[in-house]
Amino acid sequence: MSAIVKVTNLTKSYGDTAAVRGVSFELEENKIYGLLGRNGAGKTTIMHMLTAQQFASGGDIEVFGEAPYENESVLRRVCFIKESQKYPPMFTVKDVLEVSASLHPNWDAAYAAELAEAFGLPMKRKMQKLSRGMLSAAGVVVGLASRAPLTIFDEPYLGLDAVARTLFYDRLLEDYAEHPRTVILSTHLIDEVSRLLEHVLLIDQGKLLLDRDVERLSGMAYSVVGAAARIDSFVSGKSLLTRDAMGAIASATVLGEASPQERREAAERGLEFAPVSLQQLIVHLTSGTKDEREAIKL
Ligand SMILES: Nc1ncnc2c1ncn2[C@@H]1O[C@H](COP(=O)(O)OP(=O)(O)OP(=O)(O)O)[C@@H](O)[C@H]1O
Repeated sequence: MSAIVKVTNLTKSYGDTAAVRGVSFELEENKIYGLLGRNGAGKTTIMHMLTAQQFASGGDIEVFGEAPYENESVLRRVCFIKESQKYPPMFTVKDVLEVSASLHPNWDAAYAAELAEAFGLPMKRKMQKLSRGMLSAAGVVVGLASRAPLTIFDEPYLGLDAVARTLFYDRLLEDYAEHPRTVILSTHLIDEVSRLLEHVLLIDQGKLLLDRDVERLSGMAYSVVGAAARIDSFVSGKSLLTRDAMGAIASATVLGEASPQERREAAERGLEFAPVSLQQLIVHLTSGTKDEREAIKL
């Protein structure tokens, strides 16, 4: 597998705000990435630098082996869909699709028309007159039909109803199977997209906290539920992410994988194991105080 994006020690400051702090990662060809993190973590800033819409304060970015800034041959292979996209006032949906066709060499006009129909987009309507969900749908159609080798969706779902979001996820998976490319999905709806993601990049306070294939995440943490006193003695000395109690029953989420012996011990105490979903894992890793988060050793 070859890397199509290499980011090394990337930093970005806005005045006193260090938005991105020494981030390094590589993106492989033909993989779906989740770029996750809390509000203000630095995700959009990273996507803007990858797509040459902002300069880095430090570090290096290579996209398809070259620096992306003012680099037409790189940027033609990139499609960046963001919620705040502005369109010229007179543009209709049809105009947007036509301009997008001219920007993206892999554009599939028949597929774009089919998607526009599926999302109920009125082709002749001005972008300014679209509802919020329709605007999001237009972005999704452009992102999918571009078939750009690097396609980036920054919170593409805002305004989309649950049916339209499911349509987006299904179409993305279907089309990706036939036309593999590298996709970055930045989203807060982690449970919804977890079936799509192959790899997770978790940004926390401007730093890269986690860079891991999804299949290697399932063993990262587990939850145990049972009598509070027994839970406390079971988790003593373990790396605890959270502990919650309701009356005499407590649940705890522990970082790491439970050994067979630990599982036996838990069973002897009447404790039950529960898997930790990707969303729960991300929430556990990025909630808590700054010191607590920095104390987590992955
Ligand atoms: N143009 C700007 N000027 C000053 N500060 C900025 C600017 N853009 C972003 N920031 C700050 O940089 C930090 C990272 O912001 P960024 O938009 O990258 O976060 P994010 O992870 O995309 O958040 P969200 O999930 O809320 O969209 C925040 O503290 C934000 O306030």
